[in-house]
Amino acid sequence: MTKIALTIAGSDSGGGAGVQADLRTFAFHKIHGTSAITCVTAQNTVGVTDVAAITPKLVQAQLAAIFDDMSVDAVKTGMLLNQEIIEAVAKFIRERNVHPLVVDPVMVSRAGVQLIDDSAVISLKTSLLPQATIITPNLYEARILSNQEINTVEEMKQAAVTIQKQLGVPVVLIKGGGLSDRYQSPDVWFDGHNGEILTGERIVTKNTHGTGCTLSSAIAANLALGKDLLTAVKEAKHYVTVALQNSLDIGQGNGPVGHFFPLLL
Ligand SMILES: Nc1ncnc2c1ncn2[C@@H]1O[C@H](COP(=O)(O)OP(=O)(O)O)[C@@H](O)[C@H]1O
Ligand SMILES: Cc1ncc(COP(=O)(O)O)c(N)n1
Repeated sequence: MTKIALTIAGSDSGGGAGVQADLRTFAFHKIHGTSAITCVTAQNTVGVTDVAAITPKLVQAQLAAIFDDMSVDAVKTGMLLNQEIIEAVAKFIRERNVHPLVVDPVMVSRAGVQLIDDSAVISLKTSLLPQATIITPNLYEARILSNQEINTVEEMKQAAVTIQKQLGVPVVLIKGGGLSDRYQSPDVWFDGHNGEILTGERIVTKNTHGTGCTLSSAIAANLALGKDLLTAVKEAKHYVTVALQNSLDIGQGNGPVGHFFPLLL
């Protein structure tokens, strides 16, 4: 039977991250991708030059149109931009008991660009993150969520425990793309009992745009396919590594990860 996944995220005009990366990742996994767009960014490989929010009413209407008609197997959230959109999304998720839910708490991009309003961080913490099956902060976001400095794997482990306990999220996965390790790009998993370091070879490339979006949508795709959470995460990490090996040297800044490689699934 056809599996269906949903991304609730922003549009990236350059096509490397956001909804564009998510739908491409779903397609690669042979899953029908649906989308509720939260904002439109004017963006390329160099940066974001403008952004406009979709009204919370229209975000909610997109979600209702999808859920009133289809049976959605897994959902991911990405860039939610502001407090009003986060509250609308969180309310819908609560009322419709939406799960499994992968929350990529997009606040700061890999390049250090702030992607949501300051006031939105509080809503994210209190309304949305506690409803997640798993959250996938990068190093910047994990610093904001844990109030801790994070520069090493040991500090990633401590922060994952802090975030898991304080926010009541079942599983925290802190992504290590931003570490200064030359050979490895480890992600740290903590589920309240067990901690695991998911190792992965570091791919030497400047073309890393869309890694976080691709990881969270590949996790959602694997969950839609019925895989258990840890397997879904490990396979998603492998997918991102291969996508980085096939990244595209386009544009003048950080090009996007590539999705054009032979089917391994
Ligand atoms: N150069 C790299 N080589 C291998 N894996 C990487 C590299 N950069 C990022 N990753 C992986 O990509 C995923 C996304 O991480 P990260 O880039 O830190 O997130 P974000 O895009 O949200 O800032 C993680 O699994 C991380 O380990
Ligand atoms: C619309 C949008 N959503 C998310 C990101 C983060 O991208 P990355 O996966 O590189 O952290 C982005 N740059 N733009």
